[in-house]
Amino acid sequence: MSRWFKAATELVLIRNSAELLVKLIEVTRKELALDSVYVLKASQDGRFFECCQNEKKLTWSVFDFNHPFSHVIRSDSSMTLQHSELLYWQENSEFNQLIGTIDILEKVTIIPMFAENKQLQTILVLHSGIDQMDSIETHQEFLNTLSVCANHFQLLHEIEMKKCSSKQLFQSLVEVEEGNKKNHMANGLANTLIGNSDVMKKLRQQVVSAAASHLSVMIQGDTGTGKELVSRAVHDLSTHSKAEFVAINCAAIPEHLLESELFGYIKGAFSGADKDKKGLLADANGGTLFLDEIGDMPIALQAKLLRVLESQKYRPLGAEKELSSNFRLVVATHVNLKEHVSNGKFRKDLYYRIYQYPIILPKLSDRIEDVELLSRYFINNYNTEHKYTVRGLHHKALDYLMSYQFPGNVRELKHLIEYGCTQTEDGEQVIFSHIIDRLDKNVGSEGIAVLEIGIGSKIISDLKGAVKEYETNIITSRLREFDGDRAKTAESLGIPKRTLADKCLKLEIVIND
Ligand SMILES: Nc1ncnc2c1ncn2[C@@H]1O[C@H](COP(=O)(O)OP(=O)(O)OP(=O)(O)O)[C@@H](O)[C@H]1O
Repeated sequence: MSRWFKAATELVLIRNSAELLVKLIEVTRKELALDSVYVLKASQDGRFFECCQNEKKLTWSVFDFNHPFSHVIRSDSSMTLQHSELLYWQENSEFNQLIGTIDILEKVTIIPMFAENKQLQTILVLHSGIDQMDSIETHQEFLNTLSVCANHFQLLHEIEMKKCSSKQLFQSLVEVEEGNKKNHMANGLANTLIGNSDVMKKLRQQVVSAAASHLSVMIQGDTGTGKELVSRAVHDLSTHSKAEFVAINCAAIPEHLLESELFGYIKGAFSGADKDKKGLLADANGGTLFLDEIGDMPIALQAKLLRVLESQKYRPLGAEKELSSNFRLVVATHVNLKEHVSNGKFRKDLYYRIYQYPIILPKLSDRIEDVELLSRYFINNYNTEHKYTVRGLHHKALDYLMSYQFPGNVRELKHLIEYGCTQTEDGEQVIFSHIIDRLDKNVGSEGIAVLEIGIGSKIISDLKGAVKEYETNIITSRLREFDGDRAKTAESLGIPKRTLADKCLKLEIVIND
């Protein structure tokens, strides 16, 4: 069997296009005793030829005629370059980098390797002394082997491209499915994390992606903006959801009790410890530990928490043996923890350990368009809980709420709506006068006037009606303040009892004495 025939047989047994080219380089170099052999491969889009044999990848555009390869491609035939031509083409820096320094007695031959279908996927570049390179272009056995190799490369390349596109297709399907799953989860969250504003939509996406990650989540937001609600959602959507969600408010527990609550203790650990007590770290094993108001955690305890987070190990008070707990940490704060770090109230190392997936909750005033949906949600909840049928919120009351500057507090809105529901007859709507009464209590008596006139005036289009409503509100609220005592109400408003009675009749105010 001839050497070249044997080489061709070996080449066609290879099942990977990259390995095939490596083998071709090796065989050619050995059989022709050449200094260097390079293979240039067409890029996927066919606009470039590239060679990865040097330290860095070298590329040549097929449309650029400042290198010899484009000429070879255009002419469909081999090209041999002698010393003077090589000097000329070395102006092309990539070509220069490929060939390196050249001697006067050296030659370079460039052979396009066409497959049978005339496709050109590879170019062979041979570089050596003129003696070795002599008559290479007419070496029939070698050229036959190249042709076999070009066909085989074409076949392998096509198979690989098909595999690659089915892999890409599969990958995109997986991505689409994951995206759909995430969207589906975020949409599901819309039933509990209420709001259709852009910030709320973004928030729900963040919750879904935070839940899918295994990072510690830090929720920042004003009080009553839904920090606990969000932390629960992170737990419910995470892989920890089958285990416990354990919440503790670090600000609500006295410093000396917080450690024993978290770590637990054994009988006799301190006076009053008359039996072993499991801590919350143990309860949270496999689940989620939610530390609300983490900024209020004493600094000594912060160091202990950090150790638990890093080693998953902790020691209950008075115990000799360490226990372990593997939980997902979610923390919340309404203060700027970074500032606490700067003024030494919070450990920097712990801060960076827990600041892995920050979620910032918007103030209600930044998503005022959500007030309607939230109000409807709270009324529905009230109806379900109290088996009542409040018919919703009167549009004037809603307008008022939307123009009233809430201090960023959903809880306040919830309580206000619930109060409004308690003041409403079954089957009726919550009206303005039901809720204004509650708002009045949050400001001083002079403030009432400022609030009602200042903010209410923005939405007044019927002055007579507004004055009537204004008067109704004042009288209703005052009557409630005095438990329906008309004499006291009239006196406090500086009007005769008879005038009050007339007004109540005219304004249809019914409050029982
Ligand atoms: N987007 C929301 N959709 C529905 N209800 C909400 C939303 N945000 C907050 N709430 C409700 O508002 C109340 C306060 O929420 P939550 O306790 O989660 O707030 P918080 O930020 O943790 O408050 P705090 O800082 O006082 O601990 C809860 O009754 C909660 O259900």
